[in-house]
Amino acid sequence: MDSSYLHLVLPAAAAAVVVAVVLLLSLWRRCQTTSNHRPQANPILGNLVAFLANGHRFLDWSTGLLAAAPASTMQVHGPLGLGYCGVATASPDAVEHMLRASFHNYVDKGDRVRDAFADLLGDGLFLANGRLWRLQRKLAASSFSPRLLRLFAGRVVLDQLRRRLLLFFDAAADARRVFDLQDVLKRFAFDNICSVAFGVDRDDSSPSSSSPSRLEAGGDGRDDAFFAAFDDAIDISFGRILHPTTLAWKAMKLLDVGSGAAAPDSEEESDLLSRFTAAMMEEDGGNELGAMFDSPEAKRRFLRDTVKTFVLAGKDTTSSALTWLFWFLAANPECERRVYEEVTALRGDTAGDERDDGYEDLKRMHYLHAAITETMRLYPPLWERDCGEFRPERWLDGGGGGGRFVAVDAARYPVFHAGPRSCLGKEMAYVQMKAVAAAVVRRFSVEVVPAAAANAPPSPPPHETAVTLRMKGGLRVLLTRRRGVLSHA
Ligand code: HEM
Repeated sequence: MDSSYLHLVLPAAAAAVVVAVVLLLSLWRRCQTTSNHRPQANPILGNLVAFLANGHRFLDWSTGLLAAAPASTMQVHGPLGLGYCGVATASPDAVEHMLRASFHNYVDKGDRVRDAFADLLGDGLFLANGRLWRLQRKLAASSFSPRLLRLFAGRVVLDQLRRRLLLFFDAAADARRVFDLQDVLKRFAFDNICSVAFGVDRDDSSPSSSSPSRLEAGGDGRDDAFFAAFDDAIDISFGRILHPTTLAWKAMKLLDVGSGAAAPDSEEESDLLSRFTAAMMEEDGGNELGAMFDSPEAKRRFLRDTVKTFVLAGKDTTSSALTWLFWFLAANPECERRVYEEVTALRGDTAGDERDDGYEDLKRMHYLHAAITETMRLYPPLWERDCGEFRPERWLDGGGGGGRFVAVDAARYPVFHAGPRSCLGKEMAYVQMKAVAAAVVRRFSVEVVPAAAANAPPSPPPHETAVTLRMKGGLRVLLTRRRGVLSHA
């Protein structure tokens, strides 16, 4: 190498070494002096290495870290400060502070979440901040009144149970056919949300749609295409949040690959959305919210965001929770027996039609309410004594036999979030989950047929690291009609 070149390179290399050492030292000092707990944080790579090693078991891993952290709270860092930098907590005091007491400081969805989900959810309720959020929240809240909840229970859930879900379950039981319960429940929940949020009865939307087989993959190509597109879009958006740095997925977005790929659109999606859009444009054009969008195209885009927001809210949330519930009931026959006794005490033990006033019965099902609540406590796990155990009785007053359900403060059970930004659909979700669980348990015993021996009860099956905690690979079940129960058809 010629000496003039060395003359240039050596000082530059020395300067680079000095800069690197100073950077290292300052990062190291930051790590040492911070008063917050940082799990296994490397001064340069942050939590990246541990995250990559544990990404496949994210929930268990993060739960273990939080359990070990002082005050159940820790800082999380991406590499070189480029990636995620935030606080994770399982402390009710911290949750209370962030979601209620000092809500105004935390109400806005941060850039990291907004950037990741903007392609999919745009200006919809989940991502909106400030006045746009307040106006939407107010408008949407009016759809969740107690009167509409009662209508939802009777006209939507019980009606669609009778016309679709129970017919499908009957046919599967008669044929002794194993099917994926999670997938069927997802399709049922989607039909429910289309009825309640968009006024669309999917039975009327295509000639094949009233067949019970539509509730299974391959039953209706339009549904399959829509779910594939929507689920891809969610996974891509969520994948962006998990990226150690936003730079990485933004670069991938430029190249249209991996989590950077554009969220896909499908014709089926636009059919559904355009109907809702057209209706909304006629009715809502002049109100305060409408005035925030200055062109017909902007209004149309916003209404599409709204529909996608509600599909996201309704499709996988309740179906994932119900899937875990059925797994827990199969793994805990005594709990299943108690649900069965409670439901049949209220509705009799032979399968007649679900009654139209079923809403009142659902409210009286305290043990079932506790079992669903306990399922969602464990996935994700929230702190309690014996927190790893499935014990619905912990939610009942008197600790067990025949007690009433007693809710705890949302800061201790933030499954539906807490404070002004809490879930609008909580009551609706319980109505739907209880109606489905009661109808199924009353008629059928549910046997889990694990794809792998390792997933047979009592070992919990693996879950996906996704927006909602879906069971990985679904839940294969075989239904057997209970003695004395007639076919629903
Ligand atoms: C098991 C079922 C469900 C669970 C566990 C659940 C949980 C949650 C959580 C944790 C949030 C806060 C999200 C965030 O801000 O980051 C939320 C928000 C929301 N949920 Fe749910 N949800 C469920 C079902 C539903 C259903 C069925 C609907 C509607 C039909 C719904 C509508 C909403 C809406 C509109 C928001 C946004 C509230 C806002 O930002 O002001 N949810 N939900």
